[in-house]
Amino acid sequence: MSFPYQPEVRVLDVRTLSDDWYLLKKTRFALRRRNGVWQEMTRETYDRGDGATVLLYNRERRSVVLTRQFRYPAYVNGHSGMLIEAAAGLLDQASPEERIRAEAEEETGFRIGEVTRVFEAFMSPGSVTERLYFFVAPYELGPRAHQGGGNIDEGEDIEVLELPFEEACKAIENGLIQDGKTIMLLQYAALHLFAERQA
Ligand SMILES: Nc1nc2c(ncn2[C@@H]2O[C@H](COP(=O)(O)OP(=O)(O)O[C@H]3O[C@H](CO)[C@@H](O)[C@H](O)[C@@H]3O)[C@@H](O)[C@H]2O)c(=O)[nH]1
Ligand SMILES: [Mg+2]
Repeated sequence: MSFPYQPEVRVLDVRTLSDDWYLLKKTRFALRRRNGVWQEMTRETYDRGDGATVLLYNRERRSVVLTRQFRYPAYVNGHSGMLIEAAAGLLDQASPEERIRAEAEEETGFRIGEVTRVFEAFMSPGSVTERLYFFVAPYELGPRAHQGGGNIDEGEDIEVLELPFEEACKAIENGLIQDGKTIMLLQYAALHLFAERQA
């Protein structure tokens, strides 16, 4: 696909609204519209860096490993807060491959070898700058490095769930799984990792 229109942007003013744990800015800029006319607008951007996520899967067992943890932003929006998610973490300047291997082990206790990068996505491009890198990785049941759980000092208290793949897919339909990255990875797995038994 090729697109004749490419945006031209002139940043006019940047204001930091909050610079605490992450960075919230308000920017006034001019954008050259498709008809050539320049238009000024302001947008807020929430910058928490980039992230990575991985679905651990085992073809023989037809199972996946997910996590369950409290997410305050979901809680304040009417959810119990306990979200079921693929292991994930922010990059903190490391490469996505390097970071996701460490993060998966920290959160689940499973040591993973080879990871496959499957796609990348902006999860909330209207306001959040984050680019999320998606991976899948086989896991073995063998001896685990530890029981997982995440970093206690950062307030993490992560349950590790090993689920039959079909049960995880049903959990999307019945609303038990409501995390975007996790839904995307499970659907990727249905298409590419566990495709043989699907109708
Ligand atoms: N003190 C404090 N701690 C915070 C704050 N916001 C986040 N944290 C802590 O910062 C740590 C970040 O943990 P990671 O495992 O690196 O990131 P994540 O929150 O799991 O992020 C992953 O999931 C997100 C949601 O789907 C993704 O947006 C992100 O890319 C990544 O994949 C967690 O311990 C979290 O509690 C805050 O405002 N204040
Ligand atoms: Mg995490």
